[in-house]
This record gives sequence, structure tokens and C-alpha cells, in this order.
Amino acid sequence: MNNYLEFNFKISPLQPWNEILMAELIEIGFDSFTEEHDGILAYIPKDLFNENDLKQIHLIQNPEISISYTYQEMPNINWNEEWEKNFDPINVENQVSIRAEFHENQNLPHEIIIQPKMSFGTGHHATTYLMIQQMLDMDFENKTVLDMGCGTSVLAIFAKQKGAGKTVAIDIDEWSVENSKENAVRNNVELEISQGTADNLGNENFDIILANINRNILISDIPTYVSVLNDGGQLLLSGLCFFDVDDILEVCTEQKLTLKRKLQREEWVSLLLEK
Ligand SMILES: C[S@@+](CC[C@H](N)C(=O)[O-])C[C@H]1O[C@@H](n2cnc3c(N)ncnc32)[C@H](O)[C@@H]1O
Repeated sequence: MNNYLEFNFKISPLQPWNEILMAELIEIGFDSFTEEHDGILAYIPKDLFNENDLKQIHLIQNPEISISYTYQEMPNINWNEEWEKNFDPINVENQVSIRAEFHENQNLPHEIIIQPKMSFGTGHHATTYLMIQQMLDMDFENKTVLDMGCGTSVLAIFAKQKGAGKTVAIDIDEWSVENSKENAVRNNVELEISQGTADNLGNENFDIILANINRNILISDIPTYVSVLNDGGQLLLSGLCFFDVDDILEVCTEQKLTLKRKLQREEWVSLLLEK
């Protein structure tokens, strides 16, 4: 198992720069965060950390914002315990409850049980919330679905609950794959889960592709997603900040996708596109 580094960032002024810093950190490999009153704690697998990447983050170079950090190695963290401390049930539009087994049932029309371990996707984060919010109004009945960058597979599980047919969930990260398998069993849905990236696509097509990853991965992988999306199919994206939207839409326009709906929550955005 990979050891993690814990970074303690102090940020002033705090908002909205804490969320924007998180977006930039995700792009260089950070994968978990805890919000503090004066900054954030951010975690990255030790093997992925490169101090030059961190120094090149625009926000850290911005003289109008004060950002300082210290870091330490975190061997053998019990992530389940950490999550239990920090994970509250999520309510999306009074329709979907995302909770752990140890939380009480919220009695909403949809319920997703997640034990997140180290994988991203509890609905805490605005991007997961936005994806679920968009999905509430989409028709999944008998559709083939790809959840790319599935994390906990919260989105794939919700797609199945909304009647999806064959649903494939893929993540680059081994822990996410393991966790997705456990969550599929917990929620009593059948998913085809594997470790991989867009490079593994090509053998089958989908009616709906969900991809909540990050700006750079999306820009490079949208053409591959579109190549396996059926005509008339839908591509639902998030992991972007409002200032990434123009760059993403440029790629989407080149791929002849039409923007159907844009939702924003804090500085995060989700885009629903149609082929
Ligand atoms: C922002 S999380 C989204 C998780 C979940 N789908 C959700 O909406 O809550 C992004 C996920 O994408 C995965 N990921 C990052 N780069 C990837 C890539 N190139 N291909 C596939 N998955 C990737 C990460 O491991 C992480 O689990």
C-alpha cells in the first residue's frame, strides 16, 4: 500500500480560494481533502508527489492570496476511521440520500450506501452532487452506461437505480476499483468494474457516459469518450471549475457535441452534452 503525504495549507483569504486550490491540487494527483477553518488538509500518494508541480500552481504564485504549507508523511492511516469522522449523510434535492451503513436511513426516494475508504465520491464534493443532480432529470431506462473515473461508483450505482442496463465502471486507481466492487454488492446492483483509463475503451459503445474527473484528463479524453458514444447519446461531465468551461466546450464543439444543460455549485460546474 502506498503511503500518503498530508499537506496542511493555510489560505488567506479562505474563500473561494480553498475550493479553487483543491481543483488545482486534484490536477497534480491529490485525491482527498478535509476543510479547516483557515485552510485545507490535502492528501497525495507519496509516489505521485512532485514539488515542482506544486510550485507551478497559479494560485500559489498569486501575490494577492497568501498560501503557505507544511507536510508530513502519514504511514498506515486507517482511512475508514477518518471517513467515519468526516462523512455526514448527503441529501441531493430531497431525492437522493448518499450515506454510509452506520448512518440512519434518511427515507428519500433513492438511497446509495457508500463506504468510501480512500476513493473519491461521497457526494460531499460539489462535483459529485452536481452529477447526481443532473442525473435526476436524465432517462437511464435500459440505457448502456459508462462511469469513467468511477471512484466509489456512486454514479454507476445511481444509474442502475434509475433503470440503466449494462453499466461499466472504470477507474485508474486500484483502491477505487476494490471499493466500487464492495459498494456494488452493498447496493445490490450489477456493475462491470475494472481498472483502466480511456485507453482501454474501444470494444463497446454506450448510450450515456459519465465522467467526473478533471479539466486536463477530460480535455485529452473527450474525443475517445465521443468515439464510443452512440449517436444521440449523452456525455455528462464534471470536475471542472467555471474558468475551465470555455476550454472544455471548445473540445466538445470540435467533437460536434451540443450543450444541453450547465449547472454550477460554488465554483464547480457540470455540463450535459449530446452527440
Ligand atoms: C473527482 S473523482 C470522481 C469520483 C466519482 N465518479 C464521483 O463522481 O464522485 C475522479 C476519479 O477519477 C479517477 N481518475 C483520475 N484520472 C483518471 C483517468 N485518466 N481515467 C480514469 N479514471 C481516472 C480518480 O482515481 C478518481 O476516482
